[in-house]
Amino acid sequence: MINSLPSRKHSSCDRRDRTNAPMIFSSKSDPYRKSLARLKPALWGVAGFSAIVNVLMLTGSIYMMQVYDRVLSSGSVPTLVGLFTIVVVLYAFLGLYDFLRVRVLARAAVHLDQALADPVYRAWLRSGVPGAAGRDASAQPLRDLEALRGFVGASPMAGLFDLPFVPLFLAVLFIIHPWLGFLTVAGSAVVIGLTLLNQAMTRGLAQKTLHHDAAAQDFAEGGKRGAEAVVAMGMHTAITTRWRGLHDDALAAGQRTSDPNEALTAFSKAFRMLLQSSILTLGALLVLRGEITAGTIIAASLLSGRALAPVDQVVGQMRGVTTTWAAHRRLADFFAALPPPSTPMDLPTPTGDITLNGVTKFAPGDSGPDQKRLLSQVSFTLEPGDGLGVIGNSASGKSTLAKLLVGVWEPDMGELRMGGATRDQWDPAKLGPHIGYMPQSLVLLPGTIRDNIARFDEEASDADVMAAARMAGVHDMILALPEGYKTTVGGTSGTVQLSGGQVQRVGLARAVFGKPALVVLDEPNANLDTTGDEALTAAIRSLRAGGTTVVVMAHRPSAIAAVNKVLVLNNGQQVQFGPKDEVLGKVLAPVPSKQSPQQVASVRQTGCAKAPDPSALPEASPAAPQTGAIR
Ligand SMILES: Nc1ncnc2c1ncn2[C@@H]1O[C@H](COP(=O)(O)OP(=O)(O)OP(=O)(O)O)[C@@H](O)[C@H]1O
Repeated sequence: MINSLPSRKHSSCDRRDRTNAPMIFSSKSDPYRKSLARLKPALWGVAGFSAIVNVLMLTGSIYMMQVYDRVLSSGSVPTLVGLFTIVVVLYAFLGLYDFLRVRVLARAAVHLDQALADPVYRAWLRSGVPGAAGRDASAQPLRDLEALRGFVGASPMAGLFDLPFVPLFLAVLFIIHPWLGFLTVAGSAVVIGLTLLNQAMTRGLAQKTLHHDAAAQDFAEGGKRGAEAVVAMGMHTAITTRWRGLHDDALAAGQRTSDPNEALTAFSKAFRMLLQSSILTLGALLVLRGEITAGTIIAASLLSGRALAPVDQVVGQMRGVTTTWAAHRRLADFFAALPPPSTPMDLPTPTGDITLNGVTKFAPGDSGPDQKRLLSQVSFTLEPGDGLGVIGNSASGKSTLAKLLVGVWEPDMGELRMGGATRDQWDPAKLGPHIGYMPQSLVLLPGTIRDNIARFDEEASDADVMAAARMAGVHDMILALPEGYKTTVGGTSGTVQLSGGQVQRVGLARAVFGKPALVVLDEPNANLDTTGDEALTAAIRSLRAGGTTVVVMAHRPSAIAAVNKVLVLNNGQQVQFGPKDEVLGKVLAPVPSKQSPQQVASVRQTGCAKAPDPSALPEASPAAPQTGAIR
């Protein structure tokens, strides 16, 4: 017990939601800014290489002028050979420095990813929690990091580094002849203007396309997840028709976006070719007027091409540039809003005493005065070793309570303490091993059965894994599998397809692994047979005997056979809480005419009941069952 810890007071009006309340900390210290700052030396290196590469790119033009004006007029082969030798050496260096800058950029992209991948992946994982605030937004950082890494490590980034050297080529053109400089500047202005026009015309359309794409993708994935029902009930045609509609909308939106884009791209491509020819024409005119030499025409054409190339490249990749910039802004905001790295006290191992005081949870994403309350003013206390059965009709808030108890959700009002401390006083990584959770929709992760039971802890001992499996009564079943504990399950790589009941029992083993202080089981026996039920009851008894607090959300009465307390929920409200006999007595007492004394006695002993007629239950028991349950 750590009751002596100073408690953080929350008034009942103190609505707090960790995921909704970004805490900004010094922008200079957030990991994103730090990682960008660490890239600076590499980027300076790339800028240096780019300077060398761009100067060396003058080679072709100068060589042309020399060949036309010096070699052709003198007819000197040794001069040609000498010049060519110099050109070979210069191009070799150009290739080397170009390779070096691309390589540095590729490494920088990988380092950026390595530095940021962990928090970004955690945010992505968290986006899988139902009702997580900003669920879609949370999935975004992973995509944004991919976009940023792809951009930094690819050629458009090198194009950006070439941009500052465009004036170098223009300056040389102006030196050769101002008209050539002006023509190239005017051409570049038209290319840039066309790009901006393209951007302005397609911005809104691009957003709509993304939206339609996401809807089609979402439906396609949902259909795949529900494939069994689709196949069994012959829903292929209806599902395909619905998907086809969404897909066609996405295609049409994509087409509307790309139409102006394609027209402008084609036009600007033709325009750039025209510009090259215009330079040659202007050059020829200037030669005829005796203002430049013939060799200069080719050199000027090469130079204007060189001046336009980075503009072309950046302009051609404008969508990528703007997308990456938006990704950068979102990542900067995401990391700035991360809670500062906390240094929680190294609290002693938590015990299973749980206190809820006025705990209220609103529907995630709801706001305003009509916020839906999933759970309202729930208060109770559990001692280590207590077993609590939570019963109530569908949608009464049982799973919501489970999520709050294990920390998947945070209460919006009231407080929840474990071992005397509120959850925010714990380091989540240290608290996690002391909590066992079996969610209602249980999914085993891709890996071996051992990995799943050991929660992917590579240092877990075989003895602990087997102890958990034995407690869940699943050890023999696992040994009977082709590769025993090493059998791979989950995902698409699993070699064995476990039955629903087997999955549930492996999930139970995972929940009890390491004998946590608190174990929360949400509908743990939904798929269990009698043997599984018995194993579950034995596991709950054994956990409680070892001081673990066990909370079981139950529809089927056998799940709460081994508990000593019962909480009845109805429509998010706490209806009853207390010793099992007392609560079940209150819920079941006023039915003498419909239920025999033997039935009531049986319920009190085992928690298992034949359903009383709901119509016979008192109004004070709104959670009364409709079928086959205890309430
Ligand atoms: N992610 C969510 N966002 C918004 N509302 C939710 C969310 N999850 C659950 N709810 C709502 O919360 C209420 C309680 O749901 P909950 O799953 O806690 O009930 P339950 O008692 O466990 O039901 P069941 O016995 O059918 O599993 C329901 O009205 C449900 O629609």
